[in-house]
Amino acid sequence: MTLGATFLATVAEQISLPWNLILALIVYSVYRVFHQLVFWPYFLSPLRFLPGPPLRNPLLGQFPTILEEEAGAPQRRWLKEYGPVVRVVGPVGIERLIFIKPEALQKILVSDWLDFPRPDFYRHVFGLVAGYGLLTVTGNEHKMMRKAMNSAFAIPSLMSQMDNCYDIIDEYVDVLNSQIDAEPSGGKTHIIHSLMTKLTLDVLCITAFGYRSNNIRQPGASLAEAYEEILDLQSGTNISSFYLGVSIPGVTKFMSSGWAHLFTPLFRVNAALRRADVIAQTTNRLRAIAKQILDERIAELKVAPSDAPLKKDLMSIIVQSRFSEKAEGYHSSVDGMVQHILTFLGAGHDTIASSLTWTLSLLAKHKAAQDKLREEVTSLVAETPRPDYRSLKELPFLEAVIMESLRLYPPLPMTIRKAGKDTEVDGVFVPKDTLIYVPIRVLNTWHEYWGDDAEEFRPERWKSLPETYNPVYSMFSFLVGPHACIGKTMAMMEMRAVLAILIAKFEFDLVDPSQVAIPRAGITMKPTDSLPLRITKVTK
Ligand code: HEM
Repeated sequence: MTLGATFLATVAEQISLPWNLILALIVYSVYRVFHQLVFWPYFLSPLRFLPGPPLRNPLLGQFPTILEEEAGAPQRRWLKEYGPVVRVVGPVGIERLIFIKPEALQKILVSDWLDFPRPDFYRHVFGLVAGYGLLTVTGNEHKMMRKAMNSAFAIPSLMSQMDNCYDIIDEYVDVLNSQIDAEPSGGKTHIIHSLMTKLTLDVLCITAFGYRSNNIRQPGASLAEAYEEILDLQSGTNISSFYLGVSIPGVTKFMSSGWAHLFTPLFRVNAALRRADVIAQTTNRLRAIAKQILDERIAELKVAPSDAPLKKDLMSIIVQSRFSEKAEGYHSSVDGMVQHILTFLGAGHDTIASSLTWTLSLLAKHKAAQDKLREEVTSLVAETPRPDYRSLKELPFLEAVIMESLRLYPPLPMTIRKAGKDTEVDGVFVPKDTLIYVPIRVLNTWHEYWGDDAEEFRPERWKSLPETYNPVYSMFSFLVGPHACIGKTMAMMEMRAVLAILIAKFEFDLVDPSQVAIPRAGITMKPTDSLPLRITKVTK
């Protein structure tokens, strides 16, 4: 008897199972592994005849290519090389399809959206960072929740928050001015992504929740740092272990519950578990802050007269969804309210921070565009230090710069759906559970829509769009359909205000002229070096 067989016989004896049953289990497990990694993707899958890149590596598929290159770059290459439907095999033999034609995307995201939900692992990635709310629900629950939240994102409701937004922007201007004054060189270098994360969180906390998060003045224990830590775990090379972790059933629910926090001493004994420690600690911190925000608002509600009219700001809508008898249709649990706060905190700041980071990076690189923008915003800001919604929207170059930056660097470079049943898309049979990659960044830079200079920063293109421009499918940064971004108007409004004031008051330069910011693949797209920029005061 070989050593292995002796070992199996001993195990079988110990747990009083016939050893040939154990052997059968082992053989079956080995078969399952081979089936998933080799037999299925190479010989059995009905999708195996579709065009696409070679499998590359049986264990990881094309995943290393996706991580090594710029976000969206491999998918753009594959679509160009193999045509409008591409099959890509990812980790552990899991296949995904990429569609580029408008009719295919229309079916997946708009007309048949209920048949193409967000896949579980993706919902859990969102759920861990941004709570189990609007970003993770689907079907009827989604419809009711979205309807209840919509009014908080209507223009009048957002306009009523503009002063609060400017209070924060002015605070950042003061801080930057004093930091620059303290530098003998007359300029201060900032990691722009970190600065923008703090700024957007401070704006969101006050405008959406009436809560002062004070990230710029309280370094160390800040909300911004908790987000930076957890978001860092799901980008670049960390993303593979992050996805692997969240794919284990129950892990994300456990990690985002208060319980995981109690296990942190255990997580610290092993280097492989350190990430779990970071997640448990940061999600716990985020939940505590969300709960604090909620308790403050509930206390306010209790002292308000019962016949007071319903408020339309986001936080009031969330609280009303639990307590008010006047709230229609959608009712939330207490934990549901915490999850909503986490959703809007997560989805509402990181995306805008990413977009502002890329915009300032582009303006630092393209100084002529920065000067042109300064010329446009300076006269308005000199006349009205806090320009209103309409005057900002009417600045054509500001609008063009923001759109061009969102086009080239969409904060979410892609999203994922899965086929909820056997179906057909663009003439191709799509079996139930097949993953579908929605190529946001590829569409935004697709030569057939934008022409040969599609990958260049040229804000002027927004003055006269090419005839091939498709108003829905050429610019996909906020997605389309029932799951399209609910915060689009809020985001645009905030970006216009922040950029108008910052560009009127400060000049942004690359620290090193050869600096190249490479977008890291991840849920939201960040520059690999977090982008240090030198900030000086505008003197003219
Ligand atoms: C530049 C800024 C932003 C960009 C580019 C952006 C982009 C997107 C995209 C692409 C989606 C679809 C995700 C998917 O279905 O997989 C989405 C959904 C969503 N966004 Fe945004 N977003 C931005 C800002 C905001 C803001 C400010 C908020 C709220 C405060 C927000 C809240 C949400 C929510 C709740 C959803 C889920 C909508 C649903 O499923 O009904 N986003 N966003």
